[in-house]
Amino acid sequence: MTLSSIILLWKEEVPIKLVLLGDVGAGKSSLVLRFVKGQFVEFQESTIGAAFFSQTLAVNDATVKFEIWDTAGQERYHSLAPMYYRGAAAAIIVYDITNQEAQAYAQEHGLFFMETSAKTAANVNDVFYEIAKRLPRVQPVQNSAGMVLMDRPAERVASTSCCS
Ligand SMILES: Nc1nc2c(ncn2[C@@H]2O[C@H](COP(=O)(O)OP(=O)(O)OP(=O)(O)O)[C@@H](O)[C@H]2O)c(=O)[nH]1
Repeated sequence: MTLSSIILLWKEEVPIKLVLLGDVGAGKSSLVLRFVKGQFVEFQESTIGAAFFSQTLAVNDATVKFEIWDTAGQERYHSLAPMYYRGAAAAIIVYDITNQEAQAYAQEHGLFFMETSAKTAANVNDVFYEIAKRLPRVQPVQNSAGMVLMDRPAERVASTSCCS
């Protein structure tokens, strides 16, 4: 066995906690199932409590590991939501596309907006990719020329005076 055959390239996975929030039946589970398993079902069961999924994605030079919490939209589970969005790097607010006001709301609040379809898979991978790209930990390393040291103003040498 040659040395080169036993050298393994090890790349660190960047974990990203992401939460899906939105009304009951908005399509949260369908979006994540399309992303993670490539599946879509017409009659998706309503989520009870929350469900966890993970999926990796290559972004820039990094491998991002999404740790996804799919929350339940039913009113009775609303009090649980903070448990899932606490410490999350990003949240996807899922809404029914027939709700025309959502894009204007996103623009008004400076939020990233993208239309997706779990049914046709349109923009599903893209939305996760775009989120990962925007996170500081996944930004490409800047080609910096090094650290610039600022000159400090010369400290005045204390003069000793004596003997008036
Ligand atoms: N046409 C179409 N239907 C969708 C899409 N996404 C979800 N649906 C349908 O909408 C219904 C509800 O979707 P879910 O993914 O269960 O919604 P949810 O937000 O997870 O619902 P809760 O778990 O109850 O909060 C399902 O029957 C899906 O088939 C989509 O992109 N296009």
